[in-house]
Amino acid sequence: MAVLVTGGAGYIGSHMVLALIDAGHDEVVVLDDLSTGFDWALPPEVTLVRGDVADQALVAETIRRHGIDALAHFAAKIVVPDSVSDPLGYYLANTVKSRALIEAAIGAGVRHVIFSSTAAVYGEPAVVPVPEDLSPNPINPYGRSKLMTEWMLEDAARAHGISYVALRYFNVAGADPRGRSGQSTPNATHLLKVATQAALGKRSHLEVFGTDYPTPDGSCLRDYIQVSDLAAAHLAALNHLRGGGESLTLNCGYGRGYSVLEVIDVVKSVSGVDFPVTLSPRRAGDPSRIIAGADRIRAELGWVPQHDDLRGIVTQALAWEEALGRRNRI
Ligand SMILES: NC(=O)c1ccc[n+]([C@@H]2O[C@H](COP(=O)([O-])OP(=O)(O)OC[C@H]3O[C@@H](n4cnc5c(N)ncnc54)[C@H](O)[C@@H]3O)[C@@H](O)[C@H]2O)c1
Ligand SMILES: O=c1ccn([C@@H]2O[C@H](COP(=O)(O)OP(=O)(O)O[C@H]3O[C@H](CO)[C@@H](O)[C@H](O)[C@H]3O)[C@@H](O)[C@H]2O)c(=O)[nH]1
Repeated sequence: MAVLVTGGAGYIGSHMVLALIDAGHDEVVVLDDLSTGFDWALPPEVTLVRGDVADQALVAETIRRHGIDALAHFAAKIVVPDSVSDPLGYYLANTVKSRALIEAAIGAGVRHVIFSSTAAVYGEPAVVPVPEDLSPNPINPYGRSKLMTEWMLEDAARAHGISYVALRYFNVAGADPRGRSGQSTPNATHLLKVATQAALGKRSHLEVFGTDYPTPDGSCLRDYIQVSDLAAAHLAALNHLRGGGESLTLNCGYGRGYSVLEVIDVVKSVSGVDFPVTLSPRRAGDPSRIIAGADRIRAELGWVPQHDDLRGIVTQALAWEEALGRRNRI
């Protein structure tokens, strides 16, 4: 039995690939168009098929050739403010292409799907930490594009007798503790990436988008989950599905929020660099606070996080950013 990882050359997908290899899965196939991913992020034993997830002939051929029973679907466009300026591009990438992929995968015999969903499906939740059974109410096209794919998957699974786990990631951060992968996207917009780059002098400063939110210090609250912990959740989901477990929708977070200003303080403290910070207006599409209700995934999958420590996450992110610089990569 083999696993197909779409978007496996990207930030989170490459950590899933490492987790599969570390756990002894000997056949891992990645489907990636390398639009934001990197072939060098993959270990040599992994098969990379370069192409688009919506290429149904390629998907079917890949699944049949490698005897794939399980699909982990990471490939997507992921930047919330970009989804506000380019909604149709996001619906195409995250909804329309996912539909094509799911259809081809089921047709070619895939039995299990793990889907990269997002906390953005909750929008601006009335309660935090937010439980999975709160009605989703996304406030940006990115969250809507992902919610539609959750719904497609749910309906298709029921109709075609497959099982799935939709994992709603909160804010993913950090790097492989062994230094094999990390967030490598050039011009990345994620807070921790920008902050580590500012600390290392790769950016002149960091802008705080909004200090007038209804939060304790006025900046947005997010729940930062370490990327290898997240990959481990996927492995647990895979075992659950292959063991005959039912379809699930689960939050992936630690259940604790940090404000943008708190994150900046931790990066300054760990790096020892007091980089310049400017206060700017709110960014389009940002909810003020989003924190995971984190109990269900532990109960359903027995997932126990190993890296729930913001200083440790920042230390990993800084080490990866330095390594990228040494390799002249970014
Ligand atoms: N980074 C986060 O904080 C976060 C939070 C919630 C959910 N997610 C979800 O996790 C998933 C992975 O995100 P990431 O941060 O690793 O992003 P990423 O951009 O690093 O990875 C995406 C990968 O998918 C590939 N890809 C994109 N479109 C493709 C297509 N049409 N066909 C084939 N390959 C394609 C890219 O080349 C890249 O390797 C996404 O689905 C994203 O929505 C991320
Ligand atoms: O230079 C920066 C970058 C970010 N922020 C703020 O930091 C917070 C976090 O932003 P960012 O790191 O860009 O992540 P989100 O917009 O919260 O989105 C991430 O987290 C979501 C889940 O919560 C995922 O769905 C998305 O894919 C992923 O990009 C937000 O308040 C931003 O306004 C800044 O103030 N300055």
